[in-house]
Amino acid sequence: MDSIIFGPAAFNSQVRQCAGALSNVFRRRNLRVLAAKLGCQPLLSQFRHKDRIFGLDLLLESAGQLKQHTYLENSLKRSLIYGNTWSARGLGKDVIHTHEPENLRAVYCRQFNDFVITDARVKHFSTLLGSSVFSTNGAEWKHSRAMLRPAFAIDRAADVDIFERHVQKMIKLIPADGQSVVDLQDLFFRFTMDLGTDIFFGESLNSLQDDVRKDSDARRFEEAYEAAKKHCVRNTQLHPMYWLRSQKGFKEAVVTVQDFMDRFVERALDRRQLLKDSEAQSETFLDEWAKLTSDKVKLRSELLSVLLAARDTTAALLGNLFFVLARRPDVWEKMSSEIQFLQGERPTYEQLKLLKYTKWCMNESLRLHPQVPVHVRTASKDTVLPVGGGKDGKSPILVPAGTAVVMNTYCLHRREDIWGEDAQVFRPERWAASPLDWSFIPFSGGPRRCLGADMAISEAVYITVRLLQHFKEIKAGDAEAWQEDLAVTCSNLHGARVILTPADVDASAGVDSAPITLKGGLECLEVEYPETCLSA
Ligand code: HEM
Repeated sequence: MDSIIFGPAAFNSQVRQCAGALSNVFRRRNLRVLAAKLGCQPLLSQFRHKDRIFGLDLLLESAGQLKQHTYLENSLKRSLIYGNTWSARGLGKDVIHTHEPENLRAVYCRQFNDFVITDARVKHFSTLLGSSVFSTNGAEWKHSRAMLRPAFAIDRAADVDIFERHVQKMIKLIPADGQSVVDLQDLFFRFTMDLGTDIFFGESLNSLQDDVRKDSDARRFEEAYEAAKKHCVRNTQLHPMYWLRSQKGFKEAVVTVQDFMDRFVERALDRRQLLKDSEAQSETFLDEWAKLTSDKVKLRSELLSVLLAARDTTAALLGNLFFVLARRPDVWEKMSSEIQFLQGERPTYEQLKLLKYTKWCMNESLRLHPQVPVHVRTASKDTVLPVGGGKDGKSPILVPAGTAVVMNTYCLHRREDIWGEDAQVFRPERWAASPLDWSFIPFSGGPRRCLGADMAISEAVYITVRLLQHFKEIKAGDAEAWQEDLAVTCSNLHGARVILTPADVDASAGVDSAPITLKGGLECLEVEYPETCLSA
């Protein structure tokens, strides 16, 4: 017994404990010095925990809200109690919650190098995506971004032909009797999958044509992709306790997805030499990337990442917009009126940019229902955030290395002090005056800002125009309120169940269809989103 207390092992352990305690004392002292030097004040607004050490109460509460699809709604309520920046405990560590534009700007842009995406995201998304733009930090991420970017810079005017091909397939699936209910959100998810696969690797999955792809590999890929994605999301949300949930089928799903993608990568590599010899224009994103590397795993990883980033987000944007349109005939009418000059013809890429009111509607949808409503970053070194400290919350706050910063775009986009008393209302006209700054960040900002923002808006505007041209009226197909479904992206749990009346069918309960002239006419307004402050 004595030897256990006084032997060499016990001595070593006591030395280690003393060294640990001493280093903690030094660390706290250094942090105090840094805080004083940078004018930091304490973050006074703190979540009222029952479990003040581990913060399990808040974690369990949040997990319950995620399950009940009320997490965002409750985060808004919390923001009314705790303000725009507050702290909480999460598994024994401090977590900062903020929806202050200045703090978001610091994390995304001004102090970009002080923050990284979380270990949970890196670990769980890498299982499916490998090392890619979406699942890495630092030099690896920089390399991915540099490789992907040129493909996004190519003139995409010809994409409207591909948009049109898939829009036509989608319209065929919409009942034309002016009575049946159709879930447009489901069709938008299929549309963006077909369009994305067509544009990124040159072969559509044809998910809008079930008859064509019965028992096909494409269908097996899609099922495996959905299953694998779900595992990634749930594991990230539960991290580090993810092992509590069953991982059954995850590995098999990943193998199916990756095998399917490898075929396209191999084809692109075969085409590479042909494209080089003929100096022909690359047809797909993958062709463009294959010019830069022949690493098959890298190409597959980036391809999967872009598909993941592009597909659900754009589909959810469209689903949310049409959910609102079905309840707002006034907005539908104004949009219809704006596109009259096209006289039913399909718009060109340039004409899409003329649609000011339609773009305001996109913005308003992105504001109220952002597809990525919560972002988390971890401080990679001791740093500060510019606001949140002191009694008035206006002083900088200290953010020690390892602290998680939870940034809530949903709360930011609904702040009444920024958007006015009608912040919760869908009112496109507010965009005539609203500033495009760090108060509106549906595509994030800084060096990691969305690479596909322009493409997403063009695609969404195009399909909206074509639906407005084909249907003269839209009505809600159910009485549900919008409710969050938070996965990789946030969409409406109840979908967009609507009834559409074709332009050539007489609607029994029509709305007043007198054209409404927009104040200011149709002038070109290129809607821009907060740009990077560092070159990306
Ligand atoms: C409405 C549609 C879309 C929304 C709301 C959206 C939003 C976002 C957001 C918020 C991020 C940052 C995520 C983070 O920092 O963790 C992001 C990243 C990204 N998005 Fe999008 N996105 C959309 C469509 C697209 C499309 C169509 C593409 C591709 C064609 C795309 C490609 C990407 C890529 C590659 C990244 C990773 C950028 C990086 O980490 O450097 N997105 N997107």
